[in-house]
Amino acid sequence: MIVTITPNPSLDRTYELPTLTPGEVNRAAHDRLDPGGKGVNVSRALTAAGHRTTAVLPLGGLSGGLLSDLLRRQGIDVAAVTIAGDTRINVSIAEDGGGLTKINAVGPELSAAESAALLALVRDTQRIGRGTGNDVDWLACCGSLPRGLAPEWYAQLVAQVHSGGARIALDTSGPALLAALSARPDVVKPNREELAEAVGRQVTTVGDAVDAAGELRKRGAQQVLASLGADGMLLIAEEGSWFGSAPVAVVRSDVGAGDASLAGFLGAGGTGPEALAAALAHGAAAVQLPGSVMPTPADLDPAAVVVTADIPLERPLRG
Ligand SMILES: O=P(O)(O)OC[C@@]1(O)O[C@H](CO)[C@@H](O)[C@@H]1O
Repeated sequence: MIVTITPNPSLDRTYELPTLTPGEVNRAAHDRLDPGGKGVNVSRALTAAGHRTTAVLPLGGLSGGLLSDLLRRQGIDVAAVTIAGDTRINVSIAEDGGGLTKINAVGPELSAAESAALLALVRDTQRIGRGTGNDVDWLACCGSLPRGLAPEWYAQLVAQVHSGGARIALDTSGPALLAALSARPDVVKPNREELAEAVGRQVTTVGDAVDAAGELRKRGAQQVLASLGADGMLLIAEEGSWFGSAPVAVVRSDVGAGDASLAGFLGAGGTGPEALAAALAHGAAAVQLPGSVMPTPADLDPAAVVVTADIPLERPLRG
């Protein structure tokens, strides 16, 4: 089974409207509330695809209670540390035609005891599964670190999870990503901006992304699954390198699309071109759904996915 950990989860409130007019009262045509946070979304997508998963997370306040209820209603197994602070609420404003404005709250500050309790809960979840048919194959740790957790927190987690015998997928950015690389995560999943930030130079072509991913591998990442938005995804690993794309006619909301991709990748084994194709199919399906709704197998169109080892290095990236 696949365990996810989201140290800074959220309730995601989405407002859909034709056009956002800043500085005025805008009235939404539709609104929705989804459980959020990157690891939470990975668990939602895995559950939608019929995989066993547990979402480990800190929860606090009324918002934390609501997040827990929403997850249980969606049939997601939750293992939570109760914290003193309030779980954050993030807001997305989705305009017709694909424009998206997102405001992510900073979230609660975790105490040293709460931070240690979270690491202990991951260890227990991994230990309890062992030998019961629920062995943890992968642990996906995703999203920003809340205040109170040092940038090295993910590095500590990678070492702990490896010593318990599971593989680890890491989707984070900035100092937390850089600090975790030397602990040799099995896969990291940066987007184009995160790749550029990590290597300290611009990424304007597919070839630039390949070079940046190669640098992350040199610094310790075993595989790099890089999402390049509408241009596709790259998988750079010891066994080989592949590029893939999955064209989408109309983007409705790309919130959580990267999380859906990671779920597709891990659900398909977490290595090789078939897993990359599954990641692309999940990401393409997710952007066509409202808010951060995660795709079910019926939403996927695997025939639209193209994966090749012949990487178009010179191709410029859009946007
Ligand atoms: O602030 P972070 O942790 O970087 O990102 C949080 C978040 O934007 O990521 C998910 C989409 O990937 C949303 O559910 C959530 O609101």
